[in-house]
Amino acid sequence: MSLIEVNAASYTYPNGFSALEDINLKVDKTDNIAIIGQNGAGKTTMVKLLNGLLKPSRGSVIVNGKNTKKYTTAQISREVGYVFQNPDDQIFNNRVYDEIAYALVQAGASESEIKERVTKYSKLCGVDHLLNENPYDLPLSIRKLVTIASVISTQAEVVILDEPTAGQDELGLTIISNIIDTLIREKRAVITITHDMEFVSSHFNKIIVMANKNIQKTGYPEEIFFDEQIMDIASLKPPVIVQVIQRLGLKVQTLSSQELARVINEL
Ligand SMILES: Nc1ncnc2c1ncn2[C@@H]1O[C@H](COP(=O)(O)OP(=O)(O)OP(=O)(O)O)[C@@H](O)[C@H]1O
Repeated sequence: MSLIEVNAASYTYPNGFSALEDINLKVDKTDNIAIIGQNGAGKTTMVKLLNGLLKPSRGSVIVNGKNTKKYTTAQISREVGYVFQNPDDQIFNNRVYDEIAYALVQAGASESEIKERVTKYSKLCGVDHLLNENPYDLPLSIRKLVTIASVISTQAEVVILDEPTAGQDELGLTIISNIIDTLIREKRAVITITHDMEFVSSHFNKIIVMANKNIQKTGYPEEIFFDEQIMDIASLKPPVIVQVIQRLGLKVQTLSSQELARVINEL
Protein backbone atom coordinates (compact mmCIF):
# COMPACT_ATOMS: atom_id res chain seq x y z
CA MET A 1 0.00 0.00 0.00
CA SER A 2 1.20 3.51 -0.78
CA LEU A 3 1.95 6.04 1.99
CA ILE A 4 -0.81 8.31 0.68
CA GLU A 5 -3.71 7.29 -1.55
CA VAL A 6 -6.15 9.83 -2.97
CA ASN A 7 -9.22 8.17 -4.44
CA ALA A 8 -11.64 10.14 -6.65
CA ALA A 9 -11.34 13.14 -4.31
CA SER A 10 -13.09 16.44 -4.99
CA TYR A 11 -13.06 19.60 -2.92
CA THR A 12 -15.58 22.45 -2.83
CA TYR A 13 -14.83 25.51 -0.66
CA PRO A 14 -17.52 26.61 1.80
CA ASN A 15 -18.48 29.47 -0.58
CA GLY A 16 -19.48 26.84 -3.17
CA PHE A 17 -16.37 27.15 -5.40
CA SER A 18 -15.29 23.76 -6.71
CA ALA A 19 -11.45 23.76 -6.67
CA LEU A 20 -10.69 20.07 -7.32
CA GLU A 21 -12.62 17.44 -9.21
CA ASP A 22 -12.02 13.70 -9.09
CA ILE A 23 -8.35 13.56 -8.13
CA ASN A 24 -6.50 10.22 -8.02
CA LEU A 25 -2.95 10.06 -6.69
CA LYS A 26 -0.53 7.73 -4.91
CA VAL A 27 2.53 8.90 -2.97
CA ASP A 28 5.22 6.36 -2.08
CA LYS A 29 8.03 6.54 0.48
CA THR A 30 10.71 7.18 -2.11
CA ASP A 31 8.79 9.86 -4.00
CA ASN A 32 10.34 13.23 -4.54
CA ILE A 33 7.59 15.13 -6.27
CA ALA A 34 7.26 18.61 -7.76
CA ILE A 35 3.73 19.90 -8.33
CA ILE A 36 3.56 22.47 -11.11
CA GLY A 37 0.73 24.38 -12.75
CA GLN A 38 -0.48 27.92 -13.28
CA ASN A 39 -1.92 30.13 -10.52
CA GLY A 40 -5.26 28.88 -9.27
CA ALA A 41 -4.82 25.35 -10.70
CA GLY A 42 -5.59 23.82 -7.30
CA LYS A 43 -2.05 22.88 -6.15
CA THR A 44 -2.35 24.28 -2.62
CA THR A 45 -5.87 22.92 -2.19
CA MET A 46 -4.65 19.45 -3.18
CA VAL A 47 -1.70 19.37 -0.77
CA LYS A 48 -3.95 20.61 2.05
CA LEU A 49 -6.06 17.49 1.41
CA LEU A 50 -2.92 15.35 1.81
CA ASN A 51 -2.19 16.56 5.35
CA GLY A 52 -5.77 16.71 6.55
CA LEU A 53 -6.04 20.52 6.71
CA LEU A 54 -8.93 20.10 4.28
CA LYS A 55 -11.13 17.01 4.06
CA PRO A 56 -12.42 15.93 0.64
CA SER A 57 -16.03 16.85 -0.17
CA ARG A 58 -16.26 13.58 -2.15
CA GLY A 59 -13.91 10.59 -2.39
CA SER A 60 -11.19 9.80 0.14
CA VAL A 61 -7.62 10.55 1.19
CA ILE A 62 -5.87 7.69 3.01
CA VAL A 63 -2.61 8.38 4.89
CA ASN A 64 -0.78 5.30 6.19
CA GLY A 65 -4.10 3.47 6.13
CA LYS A 66 -5.97 6.27 7.94
CA ASN A 67 -8.92 7.96 6.27
CA THR A 68 -8.26 11.69 6.91
CA LYS A 69 -11.98 12.29 7.50
CA LYS A 70 -11.81 10.18 10.66
CA TYR A 71 -8.74 11.92 12.17
CA THR A 72 -7.89 15.44 13.29
CA THR A 73 -5.51 17.62 11.29
CA ALA A 74 -3.06 17.42 14.21
CA GLN A 75 -3.03 13.61 13.99
CA ILE A 76 -2.51 13.51 10.21
CA SER A 77 0.08 16.29 10.22
CA ARG A 78 2.33 14.19 12.48
CA GLU A 79 2.76 11.97 9.43
CA VAL A 80 2.43 14.55 6.66
CA GLY A 81 4.02 17.89 7.52
CA TYR A 82 2.98 20.96 5.54
CA VAL A 83 4.94 24.21 5.24
CA PHE A 84 2.50 26.97 4.32
CA GLN A 85 3.06 29.19 1.30
CA ASN A 86 2.85 32.23 3.59
CA PRO A 87 4.87 31.75 6.79
CA ASP A 88 2.61 34.20 8.63
CA ASP A 89 -0.23 31.66 8.34
CA GLN A 90 1.91 29.25 10.35
CA ILE A 91 4.05 31.13 12.89
CA PHE A 92 2.49 31.90 16.25
CA ASN A 93 5.31 31.70 18.81
CA ASN A 94 7.36 34.79 19.60
CA ARG A 95 10.70 32.99 19.81
CA VAL A 96 12.28 31.06 16.92
CA TYR A 97 13.34 28.19 19.23
CA ASP A 98 9.77 27.77 20.53
CA GLU A 99 8.35 27.87 17.01
CA ILE A 100 10.67 25.09 15.82
CA ALA A 101 10.17 23.06 19.02
CA TYR A 102 6.36 23.44 19.11
CA ALA A 103 5.27 20.30 17.25
CA LEU A 104 7.88 18.20 19.05
CA VAL A 105 6.59 19.42 22.41
CA GLN A 106 3.02 18.59 21.34
CA ALA A 107 4.14 15.10 20.26
CA GLY A 108 5.58 14.52 23.76
CA ALA A 109 9.27 14.36 22.75
CA SER A 110 11.81 14.43 25.57
CA GLU A 111 13.67 17.64 26.43
CA SER A 112 16.97 16.25 25.07
CA GLU A 113 15.38 15.04 21.83
CA ILE A 114 13.74 18.43 21.30
CA LYS A 115 17.05 20.21 21.83
CA GLU A 116 18.90 17.82 19.53
CA ARG A 117 16.34 18.11 16.70
CA VAL A 118 15.97 21.89 16.99
CA THR A 119 19.78 22.23 16.85
CA LYS A 120 20.10 19.93 13.83
CA TYR A 121 17.25 21.32 11.74
CA SER A 122 17.74 25.00 12.61
CA LYS A 123 21.33 24.58 11.37
CA LEU A 124 20.18 22.87 8.17
CA CYS A 125 17.76 25.76 7.56
CA GLY A 126 20.39 28.42 8.31
CA VAL A 127 18.53 29.88 11.29
CA ASP A 128 20.57 28.41 14.17
CA HIS A 129 21.99 31.86 15.04
CA LEU A 130 18.45 33.27 15.39
CA LEU A 131 16.95 30.90 17.97
CA ASN A 132 16.33 33.66 20.54
CA GLU A 133 14.88 36.13 18.03
CA ASN A 134 11.20 36.94 17.58
CA PRO A 135 10.23 35.50 14.14
CA TYR A 136 8.22 38.64 13.40
CA ASP A 137 11.41 40.73 13.59
CA LEU A 138 12.92 38.66 10.73
CA PRO A 139 12.49 39.14 6.96
CA LEU A 140 9.81 37.07 5.18
CA SER A 141 12.39 34.83 3.45
CA ILE A 142 13.93 33.95 6.84
CA ARG A 143 10.51 33.43 8.44
CA LYS A 144 9.88 30.88 5.68
CA LEU A 145 13.09 29.03 6.63
CA VAL A 146 11.92 29.03 10.28
CA THR A 147 8.63 27.42 9.26
CA ILE A 148 10.48 24.81 7.19
CA ALA A 149 12.67 24.00 10.23
CA SER A 150 9.59 23.65 12.44
CA VAL A 151 7.99 21.13 10.08
CA ILE A 152 11.04 19.04 9.19
CA SER A 153 12.21 18.80 12.83
CA THR A 154 9.22 16.50 13.45
CA GLN A 155 9.20 12.81 12.52
CA ALA A 156 6.78 13.38 9.59
CA GLU A 157 7.44 10.80 6.88
CA VAL A 158 6.13 13.14 4.19
CA VAL A 159 7.12 16.81 3.96
CA ILE A 160 5.15 19.21 1.78
CA LEU A 161 6.77 22.53 0.87
CA ASP A 162 4.48 25.16 -0.68
CA GLU A 163 6.57 27.46 -2.92
CA PRO A 164 9.74 27.29 -0.80
CA THR A 165 11.91 29.13 -3.35
CA ALA A 166 9.64 32.18 -3.76
CA GLY A 167 11.43 35.34 -2.59
CA GLN A 168 14.68 33.52 -1.73
CA ASP A 169 18.09 34.87 -2.79
CA GLU A 170 21.02 32.65 -3.91
CA LEU A 171 21.89 31.71 -0.31
CA GLY A 172 18.25 30.84 0.42
CA LEU A 173 18.08 28.70 -2.74
CA THR A 174 21.23 26.82 -1.71
CA ILE A 175 19.78 26.22 1.77
CA ILE A 176 16.52 24.92 0.29
CA SER A 177 18.42 22.63 -2.09
CA ASN A 178 20.35 21.21 0.90
CA ILE A 179 17.11 20.74 2.85
CA ILE A 180 15.54 18.75 0.02
CA ASP A 181 18.68 16.63 -0.47
CA THR A 182 18.77 15.91 3.28
CA LEU A 183 15.10 14.91 3.41
CA ILE A 184 15.69 12.52 0.50
CA ARG A 185 18.72 11.04 2.31
CA GLU A 186 16.53 10.62 5.41
CA LYS A 187 14.16 8.58 3.17
CA ARG A 188 11.25 10.96 3.68
CA ALA A 189 8.92 11.68 0.77
CA VAL A 190 9.10 15.32 -0.39
CA ILE A 191 6.30 17.11 -2.22
CA THR A 192 7.08 20.63 -3.40
CA ILE A 193 4.86 23.16 -5.13
CA THR A 194 6.96 25.48 -7.24
CA HIS A 195 6.85 27.77 -10.27
CA ASP A 196 10.64 27.49 -10.75
CA MET A 197 11.19 24.99 -13.59
CA GLU A 198 15.01 25.11 -13.33
CA PHE A 199 14.67 24.13 -9.66
CA VAL A 200 12.28 21.31 -10.62
CA SER A 201 14.63 19.91 -13.25
CA SER A 202 17.56 19.72 -10.82
CA HIS A 203 15.83 18.26 -7.73
CA PHE A 204 12.80 16.09 -8.45
CA ASN A 205 12.29 12.62 -9.90
CA LYS A 206 8.54 12.92 -10.43
CA ILE A 207 6.38 15.80 -11.63
CA ILE A 208 2.64 16.30 -11.26
CA VAL A 209 1.12 18.80 -13.67
CA MET A 210 -2.12 20.43 -12.53
CA ALA A 211 -4.63 22.43 -14.57
CA ASN A 212 -8.40 22.76 -14.73
CA LYS A 213 -9.03 21.44 -11.19
CA ASN A 214 -7.23 18.17 -11.83
CA ILE A 215 -3.96 16.33 -12.38
CA GLN A 216 -3.23 16.41 -16.11
CA LYS A 217 -0.14 14.23 -16.15
CA THR A 218 2.36 12.57 -13.80
CA GLY A 219 5.80 11.54 -15.02
CA TYR A 220 9.58 11.82 -14.97
CA PRO A 221 10.92 15.35 -15.60
CA GLU A 222 11.94 14.54 -19.21
CA GLU A 223 8.53 13.02 -19.94
CA ILE A 224 6.79 16.17 -18.72
CA PHE A 225 9.06 18.93 -19.97
CA PHE A 226 9.31 17.56 -23.53
CA ASP A 227 5.53 17.10 -23.76
CA GLU A 228 4.63 20.36 -25.51
CA GLN A 229 0.89 19.67 -25.32
CA ILE A 230 0.88 19.21 -21.56
CA MET A 231 3.09 22.27 -21.01
CA ASP A 232 0.64 24.29 -23.14
CA ILE A 233 -2.39 23.03 -21.20
CA ALA A 234 -0.69 24.11 -17.97
CA SER A 235 0.52 27.42 -19.55
CA LEU A 236 4.08 26.63 -18.47
CA LYS A 237 7.46 27.15 -20.10
CA PRO A 238 9.95 24.26 -19.78
CA PRO A 239 13.50 24.83 -18.46
CA VAL A 240 15.86 26.74 -20.78
CA ILE A 241 17.74 23.58 -21.84
CA VAL A 242 14.47 22.10 -23.17
CA GLN A 243 13.64 25.32 -25.03
CA VAL A 244 17.11 25.26 -26.65
CA ILE A 245 16.76 21.60 -27.71
CA GLN A 246 13.31 22.32 -29.20
CA ARG A 247 14.55 25.43 -31.08
CA LEU A 248 17.45 23.43 -32.52
CA GLY A 249 15.01 20.68 -33.52
CA LEU A 250 17.16 17.98 -31.88
CA LYS A 251 15.74 14.53 -31.26
CA VAL A 252 17.42 14.14 -27.83
CA GLN A 253 15.38 14.44 -24.62
CA THR A 254 17.73 15.39 -21.82
CA LEU A 255 17.97 17.87 -18.96
CA SER A 256 21.74 17.38 -18.71
CA SER A 257 23.89 20.09 -20.32
CA GLN A 258 26.78 17.59 -20.59
CA GLU A 259 24.59 15.18 -22.57
CA LEU A 260 23.39 18.05 -24.80
CA ALA A 261 27.00 19.12 -25.44
CA ARG A 262 27.88 15.52 -26.38
CA VAL A 263 24.98 15.34 -28.85
CA ILE A 264 25.89 18.69 -30.44
CA ASN A 265 29.56 17.65 -30.75
CA GLU A 266 28.49 14.55 -32.64
CA LEU A 267 26.37 16.48 -35.19
N1 LIG B 1 -10.74 29.75 0.90
C1 LIG B 1 -11.15 29.73 -0.38
N2 LIG B 1 -12.45 29.96 -0.70
C2 LIG B 1 -12.86 29.93 -1.99
N3 LIG B 1 -12.05 29.68 -3.05
C3 LIG B 1 -10.74 29.47 -2.78
C4 LIG B 1 -10.23 29.49 -1.45
N4 LIG B 1 -8.89 29.23 -1.50
C5 LIG B 1 -8.60 29.06 -2.81
N5 LIG B 1 -9.69 29.21 -3.57
C6 LIG B 1 -9.77 29.10 -5.04
O1 LIG B 1 -9.49 27.76 -5.40
C7 LIG B 1 -8.72 27.73 -6.62
C8 LIG B 1 -7.46 26.93 -6.39
O2 LIG B 1 -6.65 27.66 -5.46
P1 LIG B 1 -5.23 27.10 -5.01
O3 LIG B 1 -4.67 28.07 -4.02
O4 LIG B 1 -5.36 25.69 -4.60
O5 LIG B 1 -4.42 27.17 -6.38
P2 LIG B 1 -2.85 27.09 -6.63
O6 LIG B 1 -2.66 26.23 -7.83
O7 LIG B 1 -2.15 26.69 -5.39
O8 LIG B 1 -2.50 28.60 -6.99
P3 LIG B 1 -1.17 29.48 -6.68
O9 LIG B 1 -0.10 28.97 -7.58
O10 LIG B 1 -1.62 30.87 -7.05
O11 LIG B 1 -0.88 29.34 -5.22
C9 LIG B 1 -8.47 29.19 -7.01
O12 LIG B 1 -9.41 29.56 -7.99
C10 LIG B 1 -8.70 29.95 -5.72
O13 LIG B 1 -9.18 31.27 -5.97
